[in-house]
Amino acid sequence: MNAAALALPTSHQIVAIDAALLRGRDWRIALPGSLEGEYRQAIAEHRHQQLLRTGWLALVIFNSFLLVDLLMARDMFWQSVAVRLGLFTPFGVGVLIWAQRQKALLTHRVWLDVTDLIVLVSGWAAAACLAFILLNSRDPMSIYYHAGYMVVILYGVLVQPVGFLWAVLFGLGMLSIHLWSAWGAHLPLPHALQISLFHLLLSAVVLSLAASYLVEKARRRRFLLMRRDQAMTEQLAEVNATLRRLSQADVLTGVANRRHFREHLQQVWERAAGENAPVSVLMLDVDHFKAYNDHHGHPAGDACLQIVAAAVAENVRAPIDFVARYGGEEFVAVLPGATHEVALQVAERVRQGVMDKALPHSASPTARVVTVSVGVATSARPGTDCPDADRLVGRADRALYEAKRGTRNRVQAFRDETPGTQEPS
Ligand SMILES: Nc1nc2c(ncn2[C@@H]2O[C@H](COP(=O)(O)OP(=O)(O)OP(=O)(O)O)[C@@H](O)[C@H]2O)c(=O)[nH]1
Repeated sequence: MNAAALALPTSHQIVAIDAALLRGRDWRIALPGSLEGEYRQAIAEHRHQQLLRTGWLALVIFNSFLLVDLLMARDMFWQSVAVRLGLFTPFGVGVLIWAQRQKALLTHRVWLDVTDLIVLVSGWAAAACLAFILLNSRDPMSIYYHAGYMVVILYGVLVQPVGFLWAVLFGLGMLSIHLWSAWGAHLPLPHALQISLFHLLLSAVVLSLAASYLVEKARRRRFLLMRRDQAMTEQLAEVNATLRRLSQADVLTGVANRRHFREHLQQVWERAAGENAPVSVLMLDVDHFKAYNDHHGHPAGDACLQIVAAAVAENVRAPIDFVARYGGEEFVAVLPGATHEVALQVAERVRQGVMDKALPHSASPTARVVTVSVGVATSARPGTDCPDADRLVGRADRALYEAKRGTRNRVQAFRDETPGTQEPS
């Protein structure tokens, strides 16, 4: 067995993932190389689902603040109704319905950032509605209502799984909107309240960003571990397939080995018996091969066997027919569905194909080149005219024996009445 073919290939992917897992201990968030794109693609569907699920909830909560508007900015209540129900809600509903219908687009790798952009713009728009109320209200309670931005910060940074850098942008935008509405408010905020509110919102942004960062790091790590498992499984499947191929192949000639031939023939036989279809077997033997070895040397003998195997494989119907090395200088071919006449034609083609290779055989008493003798046996109705696959191989073998007894370099069909070739009962 070829040891090199058995060696585990070093998977670039696993190496890259291991490096990324190690690197995951530093503060950087982006994954190296193509892993970043793969990660974003992998979570695209989750992000899309999350946008829809929490988007509707956020819209309901946003409008529930009409109650707070009534309590803390009573003079702006009807404007609030207009802004919340007449402006933002149709916008939000439109965006959510569009996102629902555009799943394929929003989960396509080129458009992945659009989901983040939707969250960003919607969050800023919601905050702008509050800013409008706070800028214009003369209600003394409204100065405390600036803390309302907290809810939007929680939604945009924590509830939505937007990328960390988008979350940073979102948080900075929220602080800017707050500062704008605090400085421009009709009712000026007391200095102490201004500082306290800013401190409160800044702390909320920083802490929720820290949580967002940790969650995203953990999500990325989980993705890497999952990809690693996948890559390992794929690699294992590849190695298994290679092992299977190697265990089925003849090392010298590359055609199937005898064990694989047995398994394959049994399958073909059972299928043919079920379908009442014919099966033929060819048995081939290189003529005067001992003399060839003795004259040309064993390495030349090996090369000769490789050429003969190739000639056989070239002259049967790939991939329907099956060629195997039966042992030594003997080969066998299984021809599913081939009638006796077809099998004889194929056998003749194979015999001629070996001769056409024109391998000089100066030690042969029967030809100047390497030749083969071929025995052919067919079961027209497997299970009826021949009890089992082994018996069919035995018949092909006896036909080969008969070919060898003659002039060699010929095709011989199995004949039960041939003297000395009767089957054991
Ligand atoms: N080079 C080489 N020779 C092999 C291999 N396997 C079997 N042989 C040789 O094949 C020869 C088969 O010789 P025999 O069975 O006497 O048959 P033959 O000389 O071909 O004579 P006929 O079959 O009667 O034409 C033996 O000398 C084996 O050593 C192999 O893998 N490589």
